[in-house]
Amino acid sequence: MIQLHDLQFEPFISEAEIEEAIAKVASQLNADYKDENPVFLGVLNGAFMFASDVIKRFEGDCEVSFVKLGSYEGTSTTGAVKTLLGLNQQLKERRVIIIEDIVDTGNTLEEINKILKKEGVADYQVATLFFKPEAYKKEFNIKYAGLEIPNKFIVGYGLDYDGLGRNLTKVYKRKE
Ligand SMILES: O=P(O)(O)OC[C@H]1O[C@H](OP(=O)(O)OP(=O)(O)O)[C@H](O)[C@@H]1O
Ligand SMILES: Nc1nc2[nH]cnc2c(=O)[nH]1
Repeated sequence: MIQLHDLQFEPFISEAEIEEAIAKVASQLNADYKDENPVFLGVLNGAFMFASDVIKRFEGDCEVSFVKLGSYEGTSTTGAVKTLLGLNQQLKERRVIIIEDIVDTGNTLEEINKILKKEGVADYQVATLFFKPEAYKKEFNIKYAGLEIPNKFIVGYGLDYDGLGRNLTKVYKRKE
């Protein structure tokens, strides 16, 4: 059990399970994009760790870029996604892979969809380490998902509770 601010969290996903999920997504991305020179577009802050680990395993040429969006306060979404740092690279006619730590309601993705449509990208897909199918309310297909998880609040491996927990190498869930 660990404590972050006022909440307790219990172990939920081990390092080995995380490794396996990363390897699965990396092998799918290698199969689909190895000769495509894609742009990996990481969504800060949460995706920094997954982006690093999955992109390291990519075997072709690629470029890496980041945007910073935020909508979570405490343990729930505010529903309003703020763009805190926008795109700083031309993506016209490029194949883009959005790199997310987690897809939950899909609100963040919807905001990125808007950004990418304006850019005139060739196409884009999402690669996320964690996916909550019960919470996801949008149409866009999540093509690459490392692990499907229940609708619980988690921390670790990039994910925070009010700023804490991003450095944890395992994933924990809120104690009920
Ligand atoms: O599908 P959604 O309900 O939109 O949730 C997913 C988003 O929530 C988290 O970001 P957050 O807003 O907590 O910002 P952070 O990455 O800086 O922690 C996570 O990194 C995803 O980007
Ligand atoms: N830390 C954290 N951020 C999230 N953003 C969307 N879902 C989650 C979650 O379960 N945990």
